[in-house]
Amino acid sequence: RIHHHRWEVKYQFRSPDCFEKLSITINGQTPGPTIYAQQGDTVVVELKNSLLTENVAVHWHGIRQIGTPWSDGTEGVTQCPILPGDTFMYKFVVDRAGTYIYHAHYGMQRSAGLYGMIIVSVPNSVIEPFSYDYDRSILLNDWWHKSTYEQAAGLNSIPFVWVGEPQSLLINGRGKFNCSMAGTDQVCNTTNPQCSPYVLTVVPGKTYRLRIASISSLSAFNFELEGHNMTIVEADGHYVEPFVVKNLNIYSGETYSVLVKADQDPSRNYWAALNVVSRKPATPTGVGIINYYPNHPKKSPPSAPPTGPLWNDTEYRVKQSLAIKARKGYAIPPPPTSDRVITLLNTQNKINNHTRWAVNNISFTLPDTPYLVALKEGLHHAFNQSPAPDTYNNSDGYNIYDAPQNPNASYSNSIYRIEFNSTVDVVLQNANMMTPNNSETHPWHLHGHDFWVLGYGTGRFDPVKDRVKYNLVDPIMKNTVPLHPYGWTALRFRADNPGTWMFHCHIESHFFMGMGVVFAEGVERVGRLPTSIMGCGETKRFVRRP
Ligand SMILES: O=C1O[C@H]([C@@H](O)CO)C(O)=C1O
Repeated sequence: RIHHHRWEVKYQFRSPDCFEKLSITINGQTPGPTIYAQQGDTVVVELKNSLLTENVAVHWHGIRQIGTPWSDGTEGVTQCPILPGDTFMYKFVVDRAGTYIYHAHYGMQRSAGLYGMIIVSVPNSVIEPFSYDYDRSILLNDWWHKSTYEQAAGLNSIPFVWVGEPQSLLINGRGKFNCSMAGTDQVCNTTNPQCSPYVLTVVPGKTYRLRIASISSLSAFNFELEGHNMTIVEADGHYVEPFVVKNLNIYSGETYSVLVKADQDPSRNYWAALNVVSRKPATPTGVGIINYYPNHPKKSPPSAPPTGPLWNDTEYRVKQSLAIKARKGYAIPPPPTSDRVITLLNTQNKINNHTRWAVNNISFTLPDTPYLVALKEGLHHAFNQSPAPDTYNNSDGYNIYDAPQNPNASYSNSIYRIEFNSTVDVVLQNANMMTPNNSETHPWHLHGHDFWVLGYGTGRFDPVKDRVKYNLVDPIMKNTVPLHPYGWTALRFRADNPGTWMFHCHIESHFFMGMGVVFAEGVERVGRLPTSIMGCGETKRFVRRP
């Protein structure tokens, strides 16, 4: 089956947290419409850019784009941006059931509201390994009142202006800002229906599959349904060996399915509570309502919303990460060994007094010519041809608990060329930032693949002692994984998808500040590129102009 969608992307005034802000909408909505499809279906999105003065590109997060690397929607990597007034056609197969996301992948547009969910159901002949009565989706986000332009300009300025903590946390695009804190020239109205809280109405005794996704720009979240346990059953489109949690830690770019039974006292309602973890919270708890039918959906729960675990309890979060394993009978064993190990040290650095993030001391910049076209057409001047480094300087002596020993990084758009069909291990290594005693959580997202999560640990990765502890039995496969403070995360993937693929921190400002790399594999096997992805940089000559 083919699902055809026509989307118009444009700026509109929206008040998701009661505070009016210029937001990017799809057909008038933010979050955008949910895409529903069945495994094996084709999704076509004809996207018209009506932003007037701004380019756009949309990434289909978690969809591997097998055979369609040009539809990955990553500006500078797989396509030129879509110009104002232009219509671009994304066409891809959703080849695996599960919960996915889509979002802008140009500048910092994601933070302006351009995102939504993709729900792929199993084929009719397949029965899932768990059952439930109803299926609901919940998209979590953090929200700022400053425009993304102001944010981006601040990040690029000397002195550096950080985006700061969000003003609100949104559950399915709804939050509540305290309007008494808004300026007199600002529009903020707590009775605006756009910011009435999200209500999940439940029938007592029934079981709900909640598909929970985080598209946050910065925050790591803890999500809790007051008084209700959740059983985690899916992560990033893969079945999880079920386990019960009181609350779910979820990082930007991750998706989960949890089963929740409406088994509490039905005479009242309960809170759905969204709290910031890993960074010191400065944003009120985001709340929604679990409404036990037939109570009034607006009946306020009699208790205070859950405040979540301690924000700096890293151990609690690492423990939950470690508990996520592939479901018995569904585990796809990883190749027992790898052909190449790439160790990526994550540091905050300075370049010419700009604050940047770097990976092995290289701060990523996007080329003007998309890598996919440059590699396929042999445009060697389009980007730095020297290979990006497989490890960092002094990798067996670097003190990850100190501020970077060499605070100066350099800009580069060099990439990793990966041998087609080889197996690659990536060891993400966290470290102290430029300020003492601080290391943040970075959710790393890989385009075009799922990887096996082989392990998490604390401190500097030890290739001898830590590698033997890898889980090669039942590792979960994911496309986004947290790198915990002062920790390491090891993953393995098969480079079996011809194309050029971003691997980056999913924190919007961190990616904007250079925290990412590109893997290229088997580009010579990629079919004929559509000219619709061309037109910028050195690809202008491939597009016939009238
Ligand atoms: O990149 C970042 O900058 C700030 C801080 O380090 C400087 O203001 C922060 O928390 C980041 O994640």
